[in-house]
Amino acid sequence: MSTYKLSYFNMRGRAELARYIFAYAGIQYDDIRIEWVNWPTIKPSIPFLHLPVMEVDGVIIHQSLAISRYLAREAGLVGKSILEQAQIDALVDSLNDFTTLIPWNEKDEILKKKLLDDLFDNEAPVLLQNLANQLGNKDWFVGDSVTWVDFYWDVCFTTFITLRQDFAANYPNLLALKDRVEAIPEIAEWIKNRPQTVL
Ligand SMILES: CCC(=O)N1CCc2c(cnn2-c2cccc(F)c2)C1
Repeated sequence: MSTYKLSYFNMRGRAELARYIFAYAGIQYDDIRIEWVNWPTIKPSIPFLHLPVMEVDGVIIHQSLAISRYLAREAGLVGKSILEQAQIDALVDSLNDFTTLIPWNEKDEILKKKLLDDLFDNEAPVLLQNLANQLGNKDWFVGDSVTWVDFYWDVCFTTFITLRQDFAANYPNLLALKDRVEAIPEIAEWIKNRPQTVL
């Protein structure tokens, strides 16, 4: 049995997708949450200087999507063919592209609001319409069972709705997918018990 340690800050952020997969698969892991005050001391020891990192049997994996893809493969959440894997990866990358446009670290609150308004007024509708088109009237984005991109949609929605209160309000199939993911017993249990953080 492998041993897993997941290190990130005390927030959902880029580690939450991995946490969903751990919960769904019932895999025990050490959910290490680094205090910001300790980060400067720890940072030099972290490969590529960014969190999250996952240690599996002593091997350190960096990059949140590489971590999540590894766990999704372990958990049987990567679809049933290499074509489905590519479809999943493309949707994950599109969601991730949007997260990288968010000015997470902007200190000027007026500028941050302007940037966020522009993002959610202009970029978000393009992303949402394309996601809604891909989902259509199916239960899951890819194939006939849940995959890790469905989890990522819920992870992203949970944070984006804190930034724009009506996020995805005009896309009932995407809202239904969020509810479907959060109704999975293992995911529901994690959401109920996880540390409550803003992001
Ligand atoms: C150290 C903090 C950091 O790198 N941030 C960038 C990414 C991020 C932050 C908060 N949520 N979040 C994120 C990521 C991916 C999906 C998503 F929905 C949300 C803050």
